[in-house]
Amino acid sequence: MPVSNSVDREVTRASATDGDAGGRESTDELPINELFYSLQGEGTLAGVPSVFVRTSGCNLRCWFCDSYHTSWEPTHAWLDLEAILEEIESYEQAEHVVLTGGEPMIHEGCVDLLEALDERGYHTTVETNGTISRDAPIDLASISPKLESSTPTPERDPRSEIPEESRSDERRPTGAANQGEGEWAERHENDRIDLEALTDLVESYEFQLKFVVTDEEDMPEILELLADLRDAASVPIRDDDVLLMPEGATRERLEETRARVAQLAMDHGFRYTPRLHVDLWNDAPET
Ligand SMILES: C[S@@+](CC[C@H](N)C(=O)[O-])C[C@H]1O[C@@H](n2cnc3c(N)ncnc32)[C@H](O)[C@@H]1O
Ligand SMILES: Nc1nc2[nH]cc(C(=O)O)c2c(=O)[nH]1
Ligand code: SF4
Ligand SMILES: [Mg+2]
Repeated sequence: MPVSNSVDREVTRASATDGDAGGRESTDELPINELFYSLQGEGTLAGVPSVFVRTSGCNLRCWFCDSYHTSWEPTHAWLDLEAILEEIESYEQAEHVVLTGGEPMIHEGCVDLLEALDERGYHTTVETNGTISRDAPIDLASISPKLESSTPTPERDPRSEIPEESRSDERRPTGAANQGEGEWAERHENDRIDLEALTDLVESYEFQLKFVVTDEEDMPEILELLADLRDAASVPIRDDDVLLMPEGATRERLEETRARVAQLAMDHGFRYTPRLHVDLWNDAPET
């Protein structure tokens, strides 16, 4: 269900600088960017048929975000719980639901949704940047803490993947000058790691730590964060709870990063995770 095609629902394009999804927050509605059936493409459950619920709005602004329309330019329809559940249940063969975004944990309403899914017997994965922890029935917390290399700077523009000649102002609407020119650098940099939230997540849920990696310059920060988290948490964090995922929203980009990242996983004794959906469907929406 691409919400941008729906005619009977209110579709909102929130301000590009909003940390949330546009200031209309109630717990029985969520801003939904897309809802679709696919194969889990990342992590320990890669290959498992799953319904994906993608909320809109994020408290961070990774320059490489592959879900631009939930972060830099949040777009969504407000759906109530009943409508979301009905849509999920229409995929009768699915036993797994992946709640993602944007950052799903910024929305209080995600707790009610996870409770309703739990009551219906679904396995739930939450894809989160690890800056917010909530008490909810989550079967797998798929935590992707953001490294310094995610921070948007004038040199790392979210649109850098788009060739200059085909960039349109369409993707950079009002307040456009606020995007990708480094204005988010400080806020993103300040907020991207919250050791308390990370500790709470790993202590409360089955988890995987899934780092987006480009090259070996990312490794010292990963090792340092792991040491801090191992000190802070009362549960073990094993090397095979740690996954390195190549940065790349397209097949072309993954071609550049995947072999290097696979080698880094072998060198450090961490897992490697593919991006199966990108291999299969490139950067198509609803995949
Ligand atoms: C769009 S995010 C949404 C969930 C949450 N905000 C987060 O970042 O974990 C979903 C997953 O895609 C990853 N991701 C986003 N852009 C990526 C890229 N260009 N290459 C590789 N992984 C990416 C994130 O790290 C996260 O694991
Ligand atoms: N197929 C598929 N698998 C995924 N795993 C995590 C995703 C995400 O965007 O959170 C994702 C996604 O967008 N598509
Ligand atoms: S935290 Fe997740 S949704 Fe937010 S900008 Fe980064 S990758 Fe995108
Ligand atoms: Mg994705």
